[in-house]
Amino acid sequence: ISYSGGVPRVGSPGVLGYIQTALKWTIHAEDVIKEGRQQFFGKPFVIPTLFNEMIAVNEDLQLPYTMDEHQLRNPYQARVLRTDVNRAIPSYIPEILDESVLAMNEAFKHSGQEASGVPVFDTMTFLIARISNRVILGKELCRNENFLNAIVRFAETTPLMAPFIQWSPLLLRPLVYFVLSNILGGKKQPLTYIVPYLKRRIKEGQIITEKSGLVSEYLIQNAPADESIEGIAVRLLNINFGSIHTSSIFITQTLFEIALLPAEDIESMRTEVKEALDSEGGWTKGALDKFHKIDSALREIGRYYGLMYFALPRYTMVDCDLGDGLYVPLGHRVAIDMTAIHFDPNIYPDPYRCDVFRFSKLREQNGDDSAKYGFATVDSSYLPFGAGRHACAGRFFAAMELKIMLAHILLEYDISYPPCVNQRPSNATFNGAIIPDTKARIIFKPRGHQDHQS
Ligand code: HEM
Repeated sequence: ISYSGGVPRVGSPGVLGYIQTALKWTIHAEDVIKEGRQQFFGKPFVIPTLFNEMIAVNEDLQLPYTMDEHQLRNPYQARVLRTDVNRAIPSYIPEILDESVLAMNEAFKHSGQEASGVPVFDTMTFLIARISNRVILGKELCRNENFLNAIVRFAETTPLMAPFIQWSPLLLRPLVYFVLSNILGGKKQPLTYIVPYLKRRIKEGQIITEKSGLVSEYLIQNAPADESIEGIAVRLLNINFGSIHTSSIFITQTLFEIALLPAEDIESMRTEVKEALDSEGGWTKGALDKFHKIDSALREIGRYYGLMYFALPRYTMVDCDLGDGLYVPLGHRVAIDMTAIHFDPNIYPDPYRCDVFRFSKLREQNGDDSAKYGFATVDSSYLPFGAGRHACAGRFFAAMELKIMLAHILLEYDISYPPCVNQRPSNATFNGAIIPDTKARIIFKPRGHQDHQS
């Protein structure tokens, strides 16, 4: 069972073996990867799949249908995130904090009194959609519940529709998208909010926004001359798609871990936040940079749980000679076994322990205050944000937002699992993706004081 180029396939031979391993991959990806590692001793191997992997590469998402064709030719939204938006991050901090305070007040209003708590994943998904859009599209849309429902539904259903479109003959694909999006919800609904909003904002070539420097404003300013308002709106959908589930999975997994920490560890995180805010005079970029423990927790969640069991799906653009008699022919998909790196004891001692303070302790031990151990730092041993030229364009934005949300939660709420729960909720896996328990609940009990809010 080897493919062109001689790269062997994991699992039993034959068609039945293929189907059996592909099914196993769909629900127990980790086992298939372990089997491959044992069978081939660290050499490359092929994983059979029923669907294509669900990571946000253009083809897997069937972008021409689920979003639109034109942004494939010039994906300038990624460039805008890497330049203007990254530079504007310090200016987003007050808005992200303000929206976090308001949105969490509403979301956790009754959580303290109810022994059952709130469903973490769904709550975090809506919070992320609202809080991010405060600086992507502005206050008006981020507080519009119908818009938030539409954008979350879009983010949820796009990866579900894509495989069905991909399996259909080329001619039928528009029809398949039309039918599925009418049932599940596609781009149409969120666009009915974004397009009129942008039209109102762009008057005679001038952009009028409630606050200068919104992500949408940078997208308008940087648009090529022939870009339509609808085109810009779809790029904003793309940015929302890229940010909503990634960030909500990360914050959910982090809360699952933090809720298990002993009281003194929680207190040490709070103290660090308070000291950073005091020494930096409030919620500034400088203060956020000093939240080493929260930052460490996020980085450890990325190492331990990540989003996928593998990283960096890429297509070979030329035949690649692997130097040992194997080669990967042009046009084949390759991916790096991320878990083999993230659980390598030579890189991460005691790798099977999820230690939320792993990286803050390293900072302390090595007296190194640089970004080396920072959540958003990408290197060859840390791959949750991908790597190289296409590494996540929004990771500094995500780090800023998640740190503010977690610091606010720590300062203002006591978090705990409902009394009947005595262990961390387990993850589900689907097609190589790692998904936190979507039903798990946590109680957010207000701590009853409001310091550090200005
Ligand atoms: C914890 C949160 C996030 C995680 C774990 C994450 C993860 C990733 C990964 C794995 C990639 C593919 C990288 C590669 O192929 O090398 C990616 C790409 C991308 N992400 Fe994120 N992401 C997050 C948040 C965000 C946010 C908040 C935004 C937007 C504001 C965003 C926008 C993008 C864009 C535009 C790309 C495509 C970059 C390109 O192709 O050049 N992401 N992200």
